[in-house]
Amino acid sequence: MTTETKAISPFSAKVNDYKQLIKFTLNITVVFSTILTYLLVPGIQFDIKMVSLLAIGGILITGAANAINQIYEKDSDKLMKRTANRPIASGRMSVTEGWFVVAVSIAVGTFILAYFFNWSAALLSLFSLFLYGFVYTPLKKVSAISVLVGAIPGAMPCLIGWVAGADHFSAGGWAFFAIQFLWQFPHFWAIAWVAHGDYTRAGFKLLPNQNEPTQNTAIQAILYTVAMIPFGFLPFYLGITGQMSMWLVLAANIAMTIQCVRLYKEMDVKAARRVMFSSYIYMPVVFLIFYADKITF
Ligand code: HEM
Ligand SMILES: CC(C)=CCC/C(C)=C/CC/C(C)=C/COP(=O)(O)OP(=O)(O)O
Repeated sequence: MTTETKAISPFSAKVNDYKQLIKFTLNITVVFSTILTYLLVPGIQFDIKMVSLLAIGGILITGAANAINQIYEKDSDKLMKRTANRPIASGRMSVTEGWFVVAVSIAVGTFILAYFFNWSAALLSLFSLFLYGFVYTPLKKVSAISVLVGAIPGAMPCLIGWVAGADHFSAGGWAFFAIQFLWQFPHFWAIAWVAHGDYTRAGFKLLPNQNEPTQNTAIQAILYTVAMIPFGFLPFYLGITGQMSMWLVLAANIAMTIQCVRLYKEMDVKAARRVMFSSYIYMPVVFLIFYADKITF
């Protein structure tokens, strides 16, 4: 029996490279949190034009941030199975083309956010891009503190969405920022646990405790998931949502905590993978619960 390799056209190959350059799936989830926090602002109604503009602006700026990250990490990305096939690391795309994409995306993305929303949202996005591309990215090789630094631009999309809708910084935006900020620690440590071999090979220092997955890593993950619990109550107490979402989000937080406790007890890759997948599901589900409650209560 012969193994057939499906031929793909140069156009599809290019589209695939661009999808990888902007880290498409991660990008969409990040922008999803921006759109949902925008829609959670009291008084904001779903308007397809505004939501599409926010999505395009968000995808462009987040894409630029991810492209900067891949330009800087082209040599270390080559060393990890997970990232070796990225377009710049593999040599399919030049660094010049990468920077060109970054420049155009920043220009168009900033224009969209500033013109159709406000300068606060646009400047916050540029600040997040700077923190992610030029501070977190080089820090990854220096110290595990990088995860704390990376969690700031990681949570900023919530504040950007809120400010885009409300035109000012207020408690609601900070509440969603806090939830997403805390969520990233179990999310990322689970990934770093699963891909520990890859990360060590590439010289990244991303796990606490001498960069080895230990019971202390699991304890810290438990502490962050427990800390998320009170923040899940805030949207109700701030009058953004009804009470139903508060209980449902509490259930989601307990489910995440249980997975982290299992990681502490079992201390293996299988348990880390469960935390990783729970984190993938948690974020969209929790935002949809808050939004569904806002439009029905
Ligand atoms: C300190 C912050 C963060 C770090 C260090 C981090 C790290 C990572 C890494 C390394 C992966 C790749 C896993 C793999 O290849 O199997 C990943 C995947 C993912 N992350 Fe994060 N992340 C962070 C924040 C976020 C944020 C803010 C979101 C969304 C709101 C997010 C959503 C996702 C999703 C959906 C995936 C799976 C899809 C994919 O692999 O592209 N992450 N994360
Ligand atoms: C608005 C704006 C620009 C916000 C920034 C949004 C953003 C890109 C969030 C992701 C946060 C993060 C630290 C991801 C991990 O990257 P990594 O470098 O550890 O992942 P990798 O190993 O797959 O490259």
